[in-house]
Amino acid sequence: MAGLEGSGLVIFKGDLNYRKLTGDVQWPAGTTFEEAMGPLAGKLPILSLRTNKADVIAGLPKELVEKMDSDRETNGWRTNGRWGVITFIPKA
Ligand SMILES: O=P(O)(O)OC[C@@]1(O)O[C@H](CO)[C@@H](O)[C@@H]1O
Repeated sequence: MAGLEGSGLVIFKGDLNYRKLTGDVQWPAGTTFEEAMGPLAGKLPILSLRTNKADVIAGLPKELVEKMDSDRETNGWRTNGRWGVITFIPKA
């Protein structure tokens, strides 16, 4: 993080970086991105661009995650690379 403190925007690209940002944990549906990030949340303005390739997901409404997990049409949405998430966490 050294050297990034004054940044206007820090962009994280990719599934692996998303997993690093969120601890690579299978969070309960409805977990906020800030909760998943832990102490880094609010320290920098962060934009995360990610194509979903792993089970970990955070920052989406609980109802949406549960619907995506259970609907046949979205089967595999967490891992099949056909869905993505864009997340912005401002500096506090
Ligand atoms: O975001 P991208 O470029 O599609 O995926 C980045 C990546 O490092 O994340 C995955 C591991 O989580 C790898 O399969 C893949 O190479």
